[in-house]
Amino acid sequence: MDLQRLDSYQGGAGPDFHEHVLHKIILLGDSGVGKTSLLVQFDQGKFIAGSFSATLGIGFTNKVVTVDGMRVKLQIWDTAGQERFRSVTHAYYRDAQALLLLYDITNKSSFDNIRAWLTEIHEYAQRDVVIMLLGNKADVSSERMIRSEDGEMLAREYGVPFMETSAKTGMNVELAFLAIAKELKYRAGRQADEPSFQIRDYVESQKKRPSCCSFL
Ligand SMILES: Nc1nc2c(ncn2[C@@H]2O[C@H](COP(=O)(O)OP(=O)(O)OP(=O)(O)O)[C@@H](O)[C@H]2O)c(=O)[nH]1
Repeated sequence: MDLQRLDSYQGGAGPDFHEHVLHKIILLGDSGVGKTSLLVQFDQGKFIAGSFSATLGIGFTNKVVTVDGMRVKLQIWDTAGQERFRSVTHAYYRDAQALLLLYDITNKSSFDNIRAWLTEIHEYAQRDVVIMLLGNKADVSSERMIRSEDGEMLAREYGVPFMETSAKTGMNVELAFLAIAKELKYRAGRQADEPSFQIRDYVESQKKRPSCCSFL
């Protein structure tokens, strides 16, 4: 999908609006893991099977979400997973505050390539960038190649939060973006009376698990 849109702002600035802060989030992962579909599900609440051609280059969607009663502005960049666009997308890593790194639970090589993605991230992104690992297509249980536990283990090894998502059913999609927004809001300016926020604990307490097949 060729994205260059600014059409998702919902409402204008209010007194509780973090208007000076724009949090930049980048979606990464192999071609076909569902980055565009995940973003469209989050932005528009819909999934259209097989509807997107491979993303060419990079593009963004702006979205305002409400976190703890405060509106937070997100700029979500969808990148092409194809190798030939890699050098283009590297240039965007540097000023990202968060990266959502996806694999496809039905595609083993997309999971095996996560380590290579993390190496690239460490090379090109800021040291304190928030990273979240997502195992997408959790609705396709019959073709599952990667156990949920394997995703958990890899995430634990790298100290990042993890959940399985489905851009098709919407499972955990909003949670993934809201957990990131919460963390970024917290980092941007913690209020005096605000308790500290631990994104991994938050994700563990909130995430839904697919109803079957985690024993595979
Ligand atoms: N069943 C199912 N299919 C999905 C899901 N997410 C994406 N798909 C399908 O997987 C295919 C690839 O999805 P895209 O969203 O285009 O993947 P992408 O990661 O953006 O791909 P690139 O743009 O090439 O990097 C499409 O046919 C989608 O309909 C999901 O959660 N469940």
